Amino acid sequence: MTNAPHTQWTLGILGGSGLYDLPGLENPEWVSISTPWGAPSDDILFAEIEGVRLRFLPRHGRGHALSPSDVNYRANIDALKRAGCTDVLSISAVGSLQADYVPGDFVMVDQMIDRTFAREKSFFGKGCVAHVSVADPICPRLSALAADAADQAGANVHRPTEDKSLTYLAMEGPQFSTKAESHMYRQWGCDVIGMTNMPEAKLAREAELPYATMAMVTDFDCWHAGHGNVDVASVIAMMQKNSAMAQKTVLNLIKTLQDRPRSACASGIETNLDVAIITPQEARDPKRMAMLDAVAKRYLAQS
Ligand SMILES: CSC[C@H]1O[C@H](OP(=O)(O)O)[C@H](O)[C@@H]1O
Ligand SMILES: Nc1ncnc2[nH]cnc12
Repeated sequence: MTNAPHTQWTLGILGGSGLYDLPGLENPEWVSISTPWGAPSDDILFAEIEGVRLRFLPRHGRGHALSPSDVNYRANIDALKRAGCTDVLSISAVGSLQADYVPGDFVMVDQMIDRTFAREKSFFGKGCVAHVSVADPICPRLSALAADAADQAGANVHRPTEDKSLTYLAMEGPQFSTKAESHMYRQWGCDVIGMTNMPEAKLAREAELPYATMAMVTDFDCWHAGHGNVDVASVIAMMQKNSAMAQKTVLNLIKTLQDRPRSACASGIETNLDVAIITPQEARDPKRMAMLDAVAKRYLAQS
């Protein structure tokens, strides 16, 4: 039975800059969860909406005290897994790298480039080595459902197509980009830029959690001659303007989930460790394996 898919949705939400709470939920309770990887960014808000379970974690903490490099991404993903999440949606502020995506728009990215360099990027390592595929880092099902929910909320939503991926460039920060960098990312074909969704998406894949990003455009970074360079005040002002839309999107998404029993993700995300772990059982370090008790729970239960 360990490979049976979850038949009930428990939606995890990682709230980014400007999104530190979700009002209007049933039975809300902030719950502290500890992990073998250290402390997550904050307690997790457990709640329900019409029977669908929701788990909300503000990525930078409620007081936004954690910079993108200080967020403990491993602890956050592990804690969401321990909280029973079946799927994780990131709601993030991003700069637009293309004229077509303007502040206020929602961009459902399907590709990512990871330029971060000062973060722990894997649950695996000495004592248990794994190489998961992140060829397609985003769960297409969750992304499509979130896009529809955002549409219904009245947002201007951009979706990837067969011919055109939408790419999120993850930079280390905390400083914003130079103009030369911003122009280079545009030449690379990137669509939006942020500082947090990598290694988050990679870690979600290792934890066998379908993950999607709803990127909310707040600025034009610093490449656009007709717009000023990004600053925190403009990002937060735009997120505040859009937070009602984000909240409505979450409510719509929950209502959609309520109407459809959950089945396994067609992309195989939920069983991807079966083809990723290379260290044979006899060579595994018991200490490392104990730390993987939540992340690799399904895998370990069958081996
Ligand atoms: C406050 S501007 C830069 C900040 O905003 C984005 O955060 P998040 O992805 O958590 O919404 C960006 O990645 C930076 O962390
Ligand atoms: N221009 C930008 N660069 C990096 N992260 C961002 N978050 C919001 N806008 C951003």
